[in-house]
Amino acid sequence: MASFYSTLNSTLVLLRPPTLSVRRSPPATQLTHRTKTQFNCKLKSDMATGKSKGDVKVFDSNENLSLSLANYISDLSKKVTAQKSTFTVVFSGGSLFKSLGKLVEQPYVDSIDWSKWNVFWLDERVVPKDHPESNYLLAYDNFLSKVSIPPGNVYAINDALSAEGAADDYETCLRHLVNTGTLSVSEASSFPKFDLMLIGMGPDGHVASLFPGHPLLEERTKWVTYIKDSPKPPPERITFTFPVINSSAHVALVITGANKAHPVHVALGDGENSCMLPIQMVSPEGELSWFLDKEAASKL
Ligand SMILES: O=C(O)[C@H](O)[C@@H](O)[C@H](O)[C@H](O)COP(=O)(O)O
Repeated sequence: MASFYSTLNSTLVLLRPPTLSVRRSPPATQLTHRTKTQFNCKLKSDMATGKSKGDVKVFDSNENLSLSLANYISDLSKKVTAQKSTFTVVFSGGSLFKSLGKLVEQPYVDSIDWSKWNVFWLDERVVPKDHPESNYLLAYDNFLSKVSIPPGNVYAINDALSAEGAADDYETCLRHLVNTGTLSVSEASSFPKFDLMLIGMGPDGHVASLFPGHPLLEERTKWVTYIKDSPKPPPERITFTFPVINSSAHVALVITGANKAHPVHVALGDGENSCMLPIQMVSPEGELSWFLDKEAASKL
């Protein structure tokens, strides 16, 4: 398992424009309790038919992927902030921040209205915020320290709490932001509806801290939950659940490196896996976009 978690540096150039259009998929079927394996295999047969592929872009240079992602985020920020006073953005950890490099450079850094941004974490490791494994620290060093988002709009984990306590605390915070109107709610699902989620994927097909075969894939009630046995270190994390991910207005999957080619092939092509991968369960009610480098797309 550990070998999954080494990252490949890729050299990234636009190969081709978007090729697939966005389709809506039906809501995930409510499932009763099953064993892990039965659950995931059942999900595969329930969900595969209506799976939305979204808008897929493939790049052969890191620079062009990063430029396209910066344009996409900047345009969306302008569009959303013209309509309402907040832009709610969710970050995962991992190599995503390498791909966000252009966003913190000119012309974006001075043209985006950062004062409207409200920043959240899709998942976070239960470590102090100054710990090298903290997703907050990763985001701070690579993004937050370079832009002028008001500190009060940055919603980091309470790192003084246990995993369970931190998940409850984060969900309470989200519920407060819904009540005060900072965060929207999906009319379809009643879960919070973030304007944009920027999501990476692990080589095993995990997203957030939702890992293949784990019972957390089954969570249908909580907004934020916790894991103490993450196969990717560190073991203790909090994570948004699939109902929250799939209530988003926009989801951008940012995936680079040859070690991601198999799950990308399974999710977007005719690749096979014995059971449903978490990446296949990403199916937002809003728009889904894929930003892939040529290595991650090499099996398509
Ligand atoms: O805290 C984490 O570990 C991340 O949030 C995790 O979900 C990450 O986004 C993926 O594992 C992809 O990471 P890489 O892009 O580094 O492979």
